[in-house]
Amino acid sequence: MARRPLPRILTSGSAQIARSRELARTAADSATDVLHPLITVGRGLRKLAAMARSRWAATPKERRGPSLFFVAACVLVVALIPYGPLIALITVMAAAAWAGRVKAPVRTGPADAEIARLTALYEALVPYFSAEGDPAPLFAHGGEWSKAFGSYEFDDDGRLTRLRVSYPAWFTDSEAASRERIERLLHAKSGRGREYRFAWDEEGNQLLMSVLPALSTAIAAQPFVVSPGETVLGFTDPESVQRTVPVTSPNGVEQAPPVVWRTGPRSAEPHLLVLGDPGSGATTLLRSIALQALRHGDVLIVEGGGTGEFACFTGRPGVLGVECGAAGALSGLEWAAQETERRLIALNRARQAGLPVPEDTRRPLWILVDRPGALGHLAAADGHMDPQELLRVPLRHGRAAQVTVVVAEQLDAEQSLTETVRTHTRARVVLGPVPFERVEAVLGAAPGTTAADAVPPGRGYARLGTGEVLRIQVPATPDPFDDTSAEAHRQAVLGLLPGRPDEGDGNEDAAAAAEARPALAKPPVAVPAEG
Ligand SMILES: Nc1ncnc2c1ncn2[C@@H]1O[C@H](COP(=O)(O)OP(=O)(O)OP(=O)(O)O)[C@@H](O)[C@H]1O
Repeated sequence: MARRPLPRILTSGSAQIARSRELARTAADSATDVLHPLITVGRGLRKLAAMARSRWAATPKERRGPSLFFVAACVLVVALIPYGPLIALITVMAAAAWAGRVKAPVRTGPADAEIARLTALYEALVPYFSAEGDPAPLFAHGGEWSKAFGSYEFDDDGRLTRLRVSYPAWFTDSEAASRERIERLLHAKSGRGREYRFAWDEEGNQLLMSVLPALSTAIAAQPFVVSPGETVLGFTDPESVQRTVPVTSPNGVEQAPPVVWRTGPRSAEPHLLVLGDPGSGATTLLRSIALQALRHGDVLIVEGGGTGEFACFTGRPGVLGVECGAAGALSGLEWAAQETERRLIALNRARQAGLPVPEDTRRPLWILVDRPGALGHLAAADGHMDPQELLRVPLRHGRAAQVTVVVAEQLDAEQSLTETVRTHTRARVVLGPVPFERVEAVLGAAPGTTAADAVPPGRGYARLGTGEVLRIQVPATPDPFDDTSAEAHRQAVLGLLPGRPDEGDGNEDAAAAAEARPALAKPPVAVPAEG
């Protein structure tokens, strides 16, 4: 049934009332705006008066007389000095305005949405952290989350970034499976798509979950401030390493925490293996290492991919060769093996004669081999030995002779690496979105963080010997002839390359060293693989 309209007199009357109300509200708002300073001063005067009253009440009786006398003297002085009353009036008004201002309420404790998140997280943890018969349960359905969560932080989107959880002492925190269950739950409930670190304090029965910010991709190749014998592999989290180095990035000069790899006779992990998915940045890391190595040593580059990604190094002082084919690689690596032996013999003779280390064994020699698997395949097709066999001497004995080997290979060709390469490369880097089981298999330990959903090129994990697994971002070091890379990064690489002798600014010593490598007429023939 249709509703009957109200009588005209009633509808027009209510409209009039609403209009009058609106007018009254506007007038009140305007009056409040105009009178706001007076209201503030009035409120302040009331507060000052209340303060004076309470002070007067708190003053002991015997001190009231002198106090009154002091105040009266002040009033008299003010009344007598020129403009005294006016200054006193302005001062009192200013003090009243200050005392009467409305202070913005300071929020303490979490907001409602944050409380809801913490409560949900607490409830989700109850099945894992509660047990029947526990006389004082820390976790119980409908219980107090504030007792279990010692501290917490949220980001601007209201997502948890840090949470400290206290858990019962009976929880089996030393068992990987128990920990993993809790970590998986917290990861899921706190928001996927971010990397988390879980730090278990087994003595204190506390778990600290923190969200890791993405590692900076803004750092490009540049002369890093490190000692000779140190190479920056990339940059990591500030809390994971003890030191920082100044770096220049688009944000200016900043301190960044480097992953520093030490090589040479005292290094515990003198050779490096880099594994990664295709396009993950393994070649870029080798290029970055080559640029740093050229500051103090000579470099021999063997490129199995055959894509010419090291062409910019050809003919540079200190670069002993950039070999792309199987024949060139075999001859270059055979020379490197012989050079390692020559250095070892010279070192041995010097030691026996009680002489210092000979000058011609001191300059570091770097052997960088990118994708030896592909090269081995080509060499086998031509009936030659696997070039990796020639790495045996530098890998086994290179440390004492200042010879460092770096091998980079794609993960799916990992099986093509010889046992010698696997055994003697104790510094490891894995790049790309690699499943954690593979990362653990390569590094010998799992990262203490959760996996990232998407990783930029050059992002991965590094482990030096038996050290901690570190997140790493390799500095952008593109092939300067690759037009698809950022111009600034390409120029940075060109700026770091030593000038060619024919360009007039070459380093004569290094050029002489390059000429010292005799080219082998014929590549060596196949020998039985290492058993
Ligand atoms: N650290 C980095 N910062 C910025 N860009 C990078 C980084 N590492 C690699 N890239 C870019 O990613 C692309 C692939 O890099 P790179 O050739 O080094 O990978 P790769 O693992 O050697 O792959 P492939 O074996 O297929 O050649 C290049 O365009 C390179 O410029």
